[in-house]
Amino acid sequence: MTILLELDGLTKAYPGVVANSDVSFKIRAGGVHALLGENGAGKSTLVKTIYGLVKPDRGTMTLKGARYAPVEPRAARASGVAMVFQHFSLFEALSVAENVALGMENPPKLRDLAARIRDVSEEYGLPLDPDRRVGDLSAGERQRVEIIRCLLQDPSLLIMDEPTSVLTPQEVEILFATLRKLSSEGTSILYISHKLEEIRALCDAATILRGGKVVGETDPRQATAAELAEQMVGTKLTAPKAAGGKAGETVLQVNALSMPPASQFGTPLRDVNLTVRAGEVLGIGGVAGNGQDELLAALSGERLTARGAVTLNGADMSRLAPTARRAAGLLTGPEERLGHAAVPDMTLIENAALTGAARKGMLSNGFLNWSKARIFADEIIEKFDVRTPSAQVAARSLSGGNLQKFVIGREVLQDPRVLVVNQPTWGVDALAASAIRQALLDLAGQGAAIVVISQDLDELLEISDRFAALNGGRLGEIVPTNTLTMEKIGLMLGGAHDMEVAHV
Ligand SMILES: Nc1ncnc2c1ncn2[C@@H]1O[C@H](COP(=O)(O)OP(=O)(O)OP(=O)(O)O)[C@@H](O)[C@H]1O
Repeated sequence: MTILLELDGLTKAYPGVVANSDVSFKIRAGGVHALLGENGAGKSTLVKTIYGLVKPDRGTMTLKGARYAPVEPRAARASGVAMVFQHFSLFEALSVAENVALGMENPPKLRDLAARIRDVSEEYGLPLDPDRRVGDLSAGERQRVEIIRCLLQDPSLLIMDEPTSVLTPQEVEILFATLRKLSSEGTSILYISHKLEEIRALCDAATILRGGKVVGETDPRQATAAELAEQMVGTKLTAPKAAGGKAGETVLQVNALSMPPASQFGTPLRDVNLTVRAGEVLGIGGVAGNGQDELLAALSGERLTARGAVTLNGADMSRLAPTARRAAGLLTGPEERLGHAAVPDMTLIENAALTGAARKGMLSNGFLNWSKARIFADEIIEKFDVRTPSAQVAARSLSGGNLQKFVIGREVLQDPRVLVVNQPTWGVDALAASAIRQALLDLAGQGAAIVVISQDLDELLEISDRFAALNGGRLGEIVPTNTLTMEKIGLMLGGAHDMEVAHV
């Protein structure tokens, strides 16, 4: 067995937390190696160390038999280490090809690069137009830019941090085919995911981290998902339970909502109609880029719509700005947690005030009461088990899953009448994901109307009372979740509106 990379005693501390503590393991050449652990276990810190973004306090790395200590990502890339991040590091105003060029030491002419991007994207089944502006791409498409950027470097180690959370099941299959192909060509993959079934299907080795330490090494193909999860978190998992209350009167109504796209490449909303009653969870599924962001923007007030298109308890919200909608009880949590849901350089206290000021009574005479903001931030941290040394830290210092818990907790704890969330458990570990789903169900149990937009079908089936698919900006038929079969969902996601499943 040839070893590509050996980690020996890697340790990294941040103020108040030891993110990696004496971490040692080996990655086989051509191996697909999983890195498992709950939110904040230290996975991202470890891969950032391997990619030259974090300098370890102690410990060494050996790559292809030689001492390896990259001082920056450029050095890591020069040694054949590439990484696809959980948060994309792309410039929105630039095209796909320009973004890829920026990551290269000696970029070829843009036209030649565009041709190479087309080739690689076709070879690996990751369709992408090199001339499109990144700002107009969906999350799934942005990830393809990152993956193709890596593949152009011909890496010997490809690190992937939560690569499938923005992908549809079909896209996941394509990605796995790509990764298997790379592995058979001798490329090693270091793979971080909270989706344990995927790990079992893809990976041939796994290292489990808890509290920054290695707590286990296992062959994931030989373990059940439940065993892996229990090793990660040290406790047993339970499925969320609905309170089982009856749905009440209609709270949120969307009437013939049509909206032109925000940009040339966005998705227009076309005649979207829906109602959500008190105590009910409506699940909206669909492939990224089919109008999810636009629907959220129309509901949050970031985009204004025609009069009467969005009503809350019969009152027209359509022309109200986000703050006024929040004050009325219509709350939203967008998909992109860094930059959209939270401001990266602001503290958690400031971020808590950002959307919580009105409903949590933090404002008086136009001034913000910071001690109330701090109390609210602390409440979110406590109730949603956000792992952080304090509320004073910048949002960007939180691990991805912990920030997600924070932004969802911030909305849930404002006692919304309507809560609309997009991808609520993106990057969240199994235990925390079930806690977030439970919190949404509890909120419904207290009489709120909930809309969950998600690409995670299992999630939608688990928590929604009714389900509809968004396709090309059109919302299909809304059906009770308990009448759904996978076959029917497949048709709905494909945009087969009001169609019966063909019986042959
Ligand atoms: N730049 C930083 N400054 C301060 N603390 C940090 C920083 N980066 C990470 N941490 C802390 O180190 C710990 C490990 O975080 P890390 O991001 O490595 O976890 P993770 O396993 O990747 O989590 P997730 O699954 O949520 O992405 C966390 O407690 C986190 O808050």
